[in-house]
Amino acid sequence: MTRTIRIGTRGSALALTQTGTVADALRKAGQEVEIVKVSTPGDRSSAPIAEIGVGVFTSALREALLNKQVDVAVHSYKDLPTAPERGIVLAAVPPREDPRDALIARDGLTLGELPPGARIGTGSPRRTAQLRALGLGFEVVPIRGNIDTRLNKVFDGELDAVVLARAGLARLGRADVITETLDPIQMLPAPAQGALAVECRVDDVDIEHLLRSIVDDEATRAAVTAERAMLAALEAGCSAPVGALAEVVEDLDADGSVIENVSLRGVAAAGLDDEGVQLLRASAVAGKSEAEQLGRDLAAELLDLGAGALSGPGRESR
Ligand SMILES: NCc1[nH]cc(CCC(=O)O)c1CC(=O)O
Repeated sequence: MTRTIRIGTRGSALALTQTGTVADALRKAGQEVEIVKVSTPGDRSSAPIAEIGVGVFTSALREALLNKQVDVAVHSYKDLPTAPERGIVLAAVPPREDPRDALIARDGLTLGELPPGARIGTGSPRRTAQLRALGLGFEVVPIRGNIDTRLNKVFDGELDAVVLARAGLARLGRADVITETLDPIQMLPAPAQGALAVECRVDDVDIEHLLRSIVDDEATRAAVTAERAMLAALEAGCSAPVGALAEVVEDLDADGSVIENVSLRGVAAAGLDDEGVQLLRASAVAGKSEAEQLGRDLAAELLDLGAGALSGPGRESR
């Protein structure tokens, strides 16, 4: 293709790094690429994400795509609303970074080493619920801001620790500050955490094919499809904080031949209030082509178990 591909991105250091990986892949394939910064309300406001609402970081980018200011939009996949956007197609999901959450604590401490009463910062209802469910007496302190702002609260001594996505730190070359990568048994990540979503206009088939052939990773796509389908089905039914993690695994079928399955784990809070929190968990495996149905089935199981039965704090921030 001879036209210059304009890739829209948020202007944050993390977004620019993420967009850079997609731009590099396209340049390597011989494409001319231009990076266009788009400012979003999520970047301009300092209110809690749960108040500004879902899509704060992504709707302005999608608008720029629909207005033809840009040809491609690169998002942190977990920040995208689950509802599809008319006129836009998910053209590619690049290979995922480590999806797990990370603890950054003072004095090199791990979660198990932090004392009762330790102040741990996060703005995410999902992380809050899972931290409180550990029953270790932590005080969860609501925070937001970019990654450096959050890290500085630990370095300045204002907080004992913060929990952040490992992927964001790794992409920024800051994985060295991590004191513990949290086991998904304790802390299931947000659906699609560590993955990118690369979108283009539905009618721009040249770009769609190019992105699909150059930057898409089939295993990542299958995994996040299951996670997001679970989230979407739970959103329709409740407003609980939700974590999910899927992996493509190789199994043997009845004749002993190797097949690829998707293995999905999910967690949702039954309630999160001053009384405490109860987490509901479920897991299941299905064929790779059944990823979407697997996610919906797991959501149904969590709803049966009582996900969202008590009022949750909202689902906007993951
Ligand atoms: N909600 C904020 C956000 N959106 C994407 C990332 C980076 C990690 C990723 O791509 O999943 C982060 C930071 C975080 O949760 O610590």
